[in-house]
Order: sequence, then structure tokens, then C-alpha cells
Amino acid sequence: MEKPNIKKNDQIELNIEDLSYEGKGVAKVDDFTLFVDNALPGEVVKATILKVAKSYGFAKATEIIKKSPHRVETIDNVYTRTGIAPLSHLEYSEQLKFKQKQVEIDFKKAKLDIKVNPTLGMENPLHYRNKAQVPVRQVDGKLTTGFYRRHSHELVPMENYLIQDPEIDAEIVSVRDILRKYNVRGFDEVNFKGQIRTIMVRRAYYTGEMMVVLVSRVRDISHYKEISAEIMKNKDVKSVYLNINSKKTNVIMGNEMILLAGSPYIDDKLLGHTYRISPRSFYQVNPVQTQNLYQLAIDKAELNGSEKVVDAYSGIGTISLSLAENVKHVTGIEVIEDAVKDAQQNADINKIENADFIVGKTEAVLNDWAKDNRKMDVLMVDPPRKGLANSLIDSIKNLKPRKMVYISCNPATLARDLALLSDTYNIGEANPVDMFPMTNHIECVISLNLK
Ligand SMILES: C[S@@+](CC[C@H](N)C(=O)[O-])C[C@H]1O[C@@H](n2cnc3c(N)ncnc32)[C@H](O)[C@@H]1O
Repeated sequence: MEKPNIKKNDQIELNIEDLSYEGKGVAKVDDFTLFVDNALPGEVVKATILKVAKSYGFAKATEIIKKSPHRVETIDNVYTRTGIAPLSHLEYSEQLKFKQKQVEIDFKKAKLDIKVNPTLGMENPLHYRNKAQVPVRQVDGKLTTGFYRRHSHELVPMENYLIQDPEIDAEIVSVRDILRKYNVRGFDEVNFKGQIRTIMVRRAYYTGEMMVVLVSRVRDISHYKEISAEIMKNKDVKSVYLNINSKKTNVIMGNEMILLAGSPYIDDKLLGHTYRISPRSFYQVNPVQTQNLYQLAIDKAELNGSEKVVDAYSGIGTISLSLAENVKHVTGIEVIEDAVKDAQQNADINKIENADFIVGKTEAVLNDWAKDNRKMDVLMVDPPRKGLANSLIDSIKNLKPRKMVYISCNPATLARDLALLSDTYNIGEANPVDMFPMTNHIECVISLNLK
């Protein structure tokens, strides 16, 4: 492919042909591909070239010459600029089709002939997130909250985050103002100075309980008694933590977690059970769709009450406990020890006696099970983005659960794993579930039956 004669900062007119998996417009200059921010298929745009690499480049649309009928005009482009809601300029029904198509593309690449059903969307696809982690900086001499400009650590000040629970947005502003009152400084990443790096707020959807975590570069907690007392004046806030992160890193939280006020956890409900959530627990961010996703996964497992089930990558036990009443026994496997403690406690709180939880890597635990010839009827997997380890796929083929349900947050690794399992399993239809409206993230659930 010949590199065209274009360079950074050039202005150029482009025909947008497609949408990339990241939600960027795709245009061709001769055979060279450009990924264009804020551009939709069918549009003609004037664009500024941002970067030209060897085989592709990046640009941003500065003027829309011909508009897509699916463009949403009312949304402030701060959301696409910052990457908090990179698909918010695309009509919601088209977002759902885009996600279905992405799964189809990944399956095709892996030579899988699997039907992909329409994406299960939300009735109200805004303000769904139950958790926010917003960067904090010093802007014009004031501690300021917002979101990063795309591909940078430059803060764009913001008060309405579009996809977060509005109560969380209001709480961030309130905490910001309390910190300002006590002259606490926002983080200066360039000179590695200042104090507060991130504010994390979680709000339980069903109970309304909130947790606030202030992530600080330094351990100076001179005013924190007053600050946490003021934060606790909001009666919904049940828990305030200080987390110390003194490292030069993009990882948000450090190791030290200090409870400043209130309870160490908050409680939420899912499918009728109560869950205890600690500051570091993995907990699904879209409470409405989580219930739909879990119910779909449980339905696909076609349980009759007699099964031994393994719930791999079990987090705080939410899937295990949601299906426990429909099975003989369920064993959760999770690598984070604290999450397993939470899961055990959650089983006790909900008086569920046929569930146990093992700390360990799924691939290691099930390798041992395969060696010991231990049996299971149904295997649920809900791995992180990288999908299943190769060694786990080998163990599954030895253990031969008669049914598997795979919940995936990355269709590319899902397709790879399904292709590897397809000699042993018949693969059912895929159901994308929109857990992350306005973003390019895709969740998908699919069942596999032993041949
Ligand atoms: C996508 S989350 C799913 C959690 C849970 N099923 C839920 O719905 O809340 C993936 C979980 O897998 C855990 N994890 C990551 N790698 C693992 C591994 N190799 N073995 C077991 N658990 C792992 C993570 O800590 C995280 O809790």
C-alpha cells in the first residue's frame, strides 16, 4: 500500500465509508486508511490530519459537509472529544446494530458460522453507570473535576457526564466544592505535585447507598476529619475512604485504603439478592442490564435443579448466587482474594448454603479438577477482555461439562475461544447485550452444548 501525500495538520475532505470497532469513522485516501473522530458512515467531512503512521492514520472531523441521517445533533461534542461517550453522536438504534455487526465481523474472521441476534438495548440508554472514577487536576488555581480529552491526560472540566447516575454527578460536584473549601489541591501530573488524583463514587442502584473514595498522591490527611464529616452530611453517603497512590502510574488506586468515615462497604440488590460491595470489588456498572444479562445467561444454561455448576471468574459471586436456587451446587472461582471473601459473605447474607468459592486462577483450578477427574455439569465463564487461557480450553475438553455459557466483554477473544472449542461443542446463537450504551464496548452471551 502506497502512503499518500498527506501530513499532520493538513486539511482534507473525506468520504466516510464505515465505523471502526472503536467507533471512529473509516475513510480511504487511495488505499490508505484514515480513522476519523466524530464522523459517521455516509458522511462527507472536512478533517484535520492528526497523525500519519506507516499503514494508517488518524484525523478529526472539523466540519460535516454531508450529514448522516443517524447523527444525533443535540449531544455536546465534549462527550465524543473526551471519550466518555464516544458513540453518543450516533442514534441509539444504530449503536445496537453496530454492536451486532461487530460480533458478526469477529465471528466471520474466526471462520465461525454462528447466528448473532439483535443487541438487547436499554429503554433509557443514558445516566446508567453506577460508578464514576473522575480525574482531578488544578485548573486556573482551582481543584477541578472532569474527564480526559481523548488520547491524552489533559482535563476537560465537566459536571454532567451523560452516562453516569445523575446523583453521582451531583456528588462529584459536592465533593469537589468541599475539597476546594479546605484548599486541597488537585494533582499536577507533569510536575508530580498536588494531592487528589481521582474521585471515585459508587451508588447502589436499588438501595441508593453511596461510597466515596478520594485517591491522593500524598498521605497528608490533616483536614480529612472535617472533609469526610462534610461529605457524610449527604445522608445517602454511607462510606468515605482515602486511598493513597504515590506512584507515577496510570493505575487509579494505590495499595493503602483508609476508611475515613462510615461503613467499610455499601449494599446493593440484584435479582432479589443483597450484595456487599467494597471499594475494590468488581461490580457490573450497568445495574439494569446486569439483571438482563444474568437472566439470559441463566436461561441459556437450561437448569433443572440437579446440576453441579462452576461459575468461573466469579467476582463477588453475583452470578453464582443468582443461579444457586436453580441448581444442586455452585462453585465460584475467582483470582482476587477479597472478592472471594465478599462472595462468601454474600452467600451468608442471602442464606445460600449450596455455594462455595475458591481463590485461584480458573486455568489452574480446573487443571487440578481435570487431573482429579472431578465432574461438573455446567460451566459458566465470564472472563476479562483477554478471554480464556489456552490451558483452560484443554482442561475444559478433558472435563467435558455438558453445557457451557460464555459471557464475554470482548467479541474478538470470544470468537477465538469459540473456534478452539468448536471441535468439542455445538455453539448456540449469540446474544449481544448493551451493557455500555454510548460507548463502543460490547458484551455478548452464548451457550455451548457438548457434541
Ligand atoms: C468480567 S469480571 C466478571 C465478574 C462477575 N462474574 C460479575 O459479573 O460481576 C471478571 C472477573 O475475573 C477475575 N479474574 C481475572 N482473571 C482471572 C483468572 N485467571 N481466574 C479467575 N478469575 C479471574 C477478575 O478479578 C474479575 O472479578
